Amino acid sequence: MKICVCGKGGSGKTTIIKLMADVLRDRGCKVIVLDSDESNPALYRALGLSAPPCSLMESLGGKRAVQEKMRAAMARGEEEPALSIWQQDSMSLKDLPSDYVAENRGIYLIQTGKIERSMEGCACPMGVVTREFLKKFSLHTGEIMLVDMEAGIEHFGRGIETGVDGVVCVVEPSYESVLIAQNVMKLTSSSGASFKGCVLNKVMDEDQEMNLRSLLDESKVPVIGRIGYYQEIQKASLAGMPPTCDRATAEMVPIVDRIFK
Ligand SMILES: Nc1ncnc2c1ncn2[C@@H]1O[C@H](COP(=O)(O)OP(=O)(O)OP(=O)(O)O)[C@@H](O)[C@H]1O
Repeated sequence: MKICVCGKGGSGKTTIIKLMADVLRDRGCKVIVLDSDESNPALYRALGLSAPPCSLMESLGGKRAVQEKMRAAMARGEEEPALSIWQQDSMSLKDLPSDYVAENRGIYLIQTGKIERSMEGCACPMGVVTREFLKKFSLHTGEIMLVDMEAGIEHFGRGIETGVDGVVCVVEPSYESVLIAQNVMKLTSSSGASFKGCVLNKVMDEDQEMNLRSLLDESKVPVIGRIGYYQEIQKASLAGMPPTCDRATAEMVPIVDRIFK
């Protein structure tokens, strides 16, 4: 199953992916994380890995080469500038050169690419590469893919969700985060993917959880679990270390059960 994790900037997508990956790996799954957030530089650290030496974008000759292919496709009148970037109809983890994958104890990381220079242009090529990669990437038995999305909802405009089976939205205790969750649910159903529900994150106490749940309930946005606010996670983040917290991992177990049932 391929699941993408989205939500407001800073809501905790990276943290939730790390906690989810640990629970799945401990159940014997091979967890493949696709980092499609072009502006987040630290997912690999959160996973306790080194960054892979090459990104998918680099494997295609860089952003400019992909942009040129997209322009050529549009000039040919193709409505959807899908890139025939990878020759094979499908590919899997074992087909990727080792330079494109970082691994540690059953958790694998692949990166679409990052914004590296000022004025290098919009992030559309990254979105197209992510979408096409997800469509072509086949999972073998026991493999699960988690996709870390860029903040907000712009990726829906690039159709990235058409390549995944389900969408999870992380919601922190803020009204803006609730509004984004409402939009994510709406946009997911129009993409054909299944909306798995929201994970409440950084919840301080029961009152806050109830308020958040009732706001989401009003717009019929399902909640599949909650993770508390933990100092250990904050401290690890400041130190550039993986967010490890036993209580948060325990809270993630029933959430994983609901997503992957
Ligand atoms: N449950 C939690 N308890 C305490 N702090 C948390 C929790 N979840 C996330 N944080 C902190 O909130 C900040 C943002 O978290 P994170 O990087 O996971 O968010 P994100 O949604 O991936 O961000 P971005 O939008 O930049 O990709 C980090 O400092 C992280 O340590």
